[in-house]
Amino acid sequence: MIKYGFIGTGNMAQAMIKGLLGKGVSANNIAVSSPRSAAKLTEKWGVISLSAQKLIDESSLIVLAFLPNQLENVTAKLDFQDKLVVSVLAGITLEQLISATHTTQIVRTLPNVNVAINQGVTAFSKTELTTTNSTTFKIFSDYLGSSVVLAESQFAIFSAVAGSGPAYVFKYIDALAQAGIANGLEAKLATDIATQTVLGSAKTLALSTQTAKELQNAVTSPGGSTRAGLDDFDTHNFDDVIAHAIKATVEHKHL
Ligand SMILES: NC(=O)C1=CN([C@@H]2O[C@H](COP(=O)(O)OP(=O)(O)OC[C@H]3O[C@@H](n4cnc5c(N)ncnc54)[C@H](O)[C@@H]3O)[C@@H](O)[C@H]2O)C=CC1
Ligand SMILES: O=C(O)[C@@H]1CCC=N1
Repeated sequence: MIKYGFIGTGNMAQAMIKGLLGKGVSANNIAVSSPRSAAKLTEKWGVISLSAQKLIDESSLIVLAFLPNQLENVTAKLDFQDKLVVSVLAGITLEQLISATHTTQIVRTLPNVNVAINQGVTAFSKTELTTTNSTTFKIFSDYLGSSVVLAESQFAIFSAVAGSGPAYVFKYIDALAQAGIANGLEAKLATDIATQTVLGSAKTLALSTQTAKELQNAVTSPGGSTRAGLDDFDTHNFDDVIAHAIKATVEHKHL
């Protein structure tokens, strides 16, 4: 049986572990290593807590899930034995990963938090993997949602749209709910309505043959209230606000 090992047990690692457990991967086949929080995950999910080196020795796929600026520090004393290494470290290239781990079997990925419910979209770029490692990675990424092969030069924009994207969607939902509250809706009801509206709209778009722009028109009755709202978005340069935030995200230097 394949064992998945996570070095680093923060938000991203926990989202991935939740996704694996949700697909029926046994907690006995998930190992975690972290100076502080690994023991808590053993308590919470029954996953196995190991030292980083023992985790590498015993795992078939090792996920690097600590912060990008910890790469050198965490890997310095570890022997990866040419095991399959999957990095989620934003901004860290395959070349940097090879140099830090001294392995040839590496996949650079950029997932998002929706992997926790097996609805993630993950970009990946890899070195030439053995057939066994290719299969192992495919099984792993399929558990987490959909995935796309991406040139490393496009990881920064992917990270902004898909990796940070959930935060921006949560921000929009919160703003929609707050506007509802400001206009008299009870707080929980406002949040529930805003959440279901975004969920339903995303599903409608995903299942539709129409574009997002065309679907906007379908909501906008002639002479109706939606036109007033959309015009106000335009007056306040809503699209520019989004484009500006994505640019700031892309231009952020992780190290
Ligand atoms: N949070 C997200 O939605 C996404 C995060 N990522 C990447 O995931 C990685 C982790 O980010 P988050 O989970 O958000 O941060 P976080 O702050 O929640 O987790 C960082 C974790 O690093 C671990 N750590 C710290 N020192 C360590 C050491 N010496 N040895 C082993 N582990 C150590 C700890 O377990 C800590 O919980 C980052 O590289 C980030 O770029 C990538 C895509 C999305
Ligand atoms: O905030 C970050 O740096 C990471 C990368 C994409 C989402 N979270």
